[in-house]
Amino acid sequence: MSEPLRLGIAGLGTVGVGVVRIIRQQAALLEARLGRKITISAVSARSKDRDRGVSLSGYDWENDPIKLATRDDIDVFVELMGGEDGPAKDATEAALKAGKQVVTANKAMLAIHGAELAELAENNGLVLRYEAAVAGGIPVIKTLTEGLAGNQISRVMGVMNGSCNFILTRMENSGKTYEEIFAEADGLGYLEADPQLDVGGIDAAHKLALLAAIAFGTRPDFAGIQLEGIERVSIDDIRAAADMGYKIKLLGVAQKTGRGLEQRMQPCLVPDTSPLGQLDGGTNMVVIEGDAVGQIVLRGPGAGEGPTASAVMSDICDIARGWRGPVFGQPVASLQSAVAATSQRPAAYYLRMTLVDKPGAMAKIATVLGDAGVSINRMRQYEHTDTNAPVLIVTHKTDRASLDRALCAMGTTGVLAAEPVALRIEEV
Ligand SMILES: NC(=O)C1=CN([C@@H]2O[C@H](COP(=O)(O)OP(=O)(O)OC[C@H]3O[C@@H](n4cnc5c(N)ncnc54)[C@H](O)[C@@H]3O)[C@@H](O)[C@H]2O)C=CC1
Ligand SMILES: N[C@@H](CC=O)C(=O)O
Ligand code: NA
Repeated sequence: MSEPLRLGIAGLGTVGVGVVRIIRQQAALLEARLGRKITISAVSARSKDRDRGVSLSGYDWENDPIKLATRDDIDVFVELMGGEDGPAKDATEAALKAGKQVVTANKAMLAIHGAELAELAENNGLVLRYEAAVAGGIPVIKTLTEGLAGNQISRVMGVMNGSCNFILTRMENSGKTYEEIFAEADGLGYLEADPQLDVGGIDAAHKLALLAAIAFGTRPDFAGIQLEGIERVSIDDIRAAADMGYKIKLLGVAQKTGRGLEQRMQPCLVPDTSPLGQLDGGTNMVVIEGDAVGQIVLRGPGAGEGPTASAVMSDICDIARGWRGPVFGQPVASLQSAVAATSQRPAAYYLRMTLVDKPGAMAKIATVLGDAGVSINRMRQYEHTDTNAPVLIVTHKTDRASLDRALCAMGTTGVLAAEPVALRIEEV
């Protein structure tokens, strides 16, 4: 039997408590599988006395996570505090400098500082693991770095923020507004302490930056992501999209184009019969396309105590077994700097317009679309009693620049009663 693997855990919130619980409850199973014990030497959190519903007996307490990270009696520093900078980053750096392996669930820290932390780890012959950071319990980092290591990846996309997917599906099912369902999600404790991280798409974009780095061999480039949250998705659009056979999702897409790396996190339409279209509630889904494997779809819980702790444990188990791979699937020194590129791929678009109901209004809209080279695929005008006519158009595939020209020209027609809404329809 090998020596025990000794952990120092910083952060005893939802995820930290889950990890402690698994280590205590599954000690025999883990020892049988790994051929060695997993032990906890010390823990750290803001409050020592809080009742967390799990015993911490037998573990030393450290108020300072940096002290914890550098203790002689730990082999692995497990960072579960969160935050892009501050104690999480300081303690992670201190651990790596002190020769400790690191496991973290912190997507914010890695999306911004991942490359420099990976350099520190790899230059010291250490690993930095983060399965929990992307899509929680779904083993997507392992899938990309190991399971698909022989594939040229063409596209990675997915729904990676459960709170946004909950809000969008609940709006559709209840017919309530964004503001009403946001308040409901907040009341249920589904949103981050700073809800903007969820609804602004930032949390999901952190995750996309990490997946894109692995898939395309580039340094994580959060700043290069074209980012739009769900705050402007209206119940009118959710209803209209449903009527045309689509769902609106906060969808992350990363793919290589001739000009660089395209990374988008924005509300998109997907067919309601597709796996992404059928993803309801707080569940996550990641779709990966590789040249050899084709398309694979991973679906599962992206958050919560059990799923997230399950992912952290997978990293700890790998380290216990002696796994020593590079942080982003290839040595960090060989990663290219990402060149941010906008989408080169033509797409169909959904347009929702409110037209002044007068003769020739529709003809003017059709003319500006035609003049910009945008072709109409489907069109629907609803019966109405007031002076404005609600109109939906689904275009044939077009490039965004042509669509923007058409939208700009529409503004000068004098037949728009409100700003038109244009959303990309993603091919899935
Ligand atoms: N909760 C979830 O479902 C998921 C969380 N994550 C990530 O896991 C990490 C932890 O998240 P949660 O457990 O939800 O957070 P939490 O807010 O429930 O717990 C954070 C813990 O860190 C401790 N902490 C914070 N600052 C500290 C400091 N300066 N010194 C010592 N302790 C400090 C707090 O006292 C608390 O025990 C974050 O990076 C988060 O983004 C990732 C996937 C899902
Ligand atoms: N806020 C996140 C939780 C974990 O990453 C989400 O809603 O998915
Ligand atoms: Na994961």
